[in-house]
Amino acid sequence: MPARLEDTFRAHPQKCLDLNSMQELPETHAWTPSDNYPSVGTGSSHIPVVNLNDENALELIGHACKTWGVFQVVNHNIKKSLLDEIEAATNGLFSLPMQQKLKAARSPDGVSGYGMARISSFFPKRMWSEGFTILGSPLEHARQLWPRDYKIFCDVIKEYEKEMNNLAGRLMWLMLGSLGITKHDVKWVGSEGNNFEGGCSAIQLNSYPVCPDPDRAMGLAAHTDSTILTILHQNNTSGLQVLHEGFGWIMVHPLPGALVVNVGDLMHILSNGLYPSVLHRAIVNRTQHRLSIAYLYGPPSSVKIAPLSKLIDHSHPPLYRPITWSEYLRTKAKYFNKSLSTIRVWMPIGNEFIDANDHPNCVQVS
Ligand SMILES: O=C(O)CCC(=O)C(=O)O
Ligand SMILES: [Fe+2]
Repeated sequence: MPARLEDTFRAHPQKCLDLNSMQELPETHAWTPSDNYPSVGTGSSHIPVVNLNDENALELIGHACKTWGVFQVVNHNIKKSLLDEIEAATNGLFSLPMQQKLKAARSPDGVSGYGMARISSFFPKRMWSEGFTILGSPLEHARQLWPRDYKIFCDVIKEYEKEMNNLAGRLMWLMLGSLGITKHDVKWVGSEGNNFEGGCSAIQLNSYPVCPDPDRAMGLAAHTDSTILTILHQNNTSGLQVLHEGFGWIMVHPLPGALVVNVGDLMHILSNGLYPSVLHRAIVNRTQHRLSIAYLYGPPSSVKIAPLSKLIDHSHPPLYRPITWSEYLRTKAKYFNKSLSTIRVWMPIGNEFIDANDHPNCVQVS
């Protein structure tokens, strides 16, 4: 039996401070440059914006994925009313009293529910954020949060999930299509060709309360997503930053109606390293409460993900070994931002490739 995704994440102790009422930054939440990996200055440059109705959308997406690993999409066909509703539902959830939110706390061995960022255990300091993860039905937790009105939340989540699943499938094929990959080249897609049969996804709601000392705080520390791709809706408050080579951290400012799309680790593997899984983080501010809703899109958890054979030839050997999503999540829970290097097979050095086991930057897994 394939491992359930629930079994593959690590849980963290629920020691939730109520950040919404803090007048000062506690030492537990005060980051120094050395805690903040990688700590480089901010630069200014513009993240590509792709209009999905543009006849050149495929090429534009390919270029954005290759050079940035992230872009914003407009004309994506997700109704503004649905984006408003999910934002209102998210705001409603995080505005509940802490005691109420803790009724839906993520259990020690679970994934779903309320709690601090799951990546917290990899960092010495706490993050200035709260999260709520939805994997599967949110019904049980919603009932604990709103004993009478839980259905409103569940209905919005259901609709959002449906719409995001369609959009994510479409974006995945555009990303793969821009590499010359067609539905016939990918063995594990469903019979309908558009989405997977039994594909997995999760929704991550994030809240970043106003912060008394934002320069020393970190909303969500630098990480890559373990997904094929992630679609992010942010409220009208800036905070998401991506690391762009040669520029440093670049802010992905919210654009009205636009959604942020980023390449995840699994797309990086499928593309045989052509599309970078972008390192990103969220910073906080002194005056505006920031919310974000991430749709985390992945394949069926037991399918082997490997560099696509069409992208492999004598001069382009497979950079990664095949791995299922479940297995990758377990690797991520152990090695975090070094996970990709643990499954490296070949390492490009100039125009040559060397066995990854012989390279000092690769984590050796025995
Ligand atoms: O809040 C953001 O902008 C980033 C959220 C994020 O990276 C995540 O949930 O994985
Ligand atoms: Fe992320």
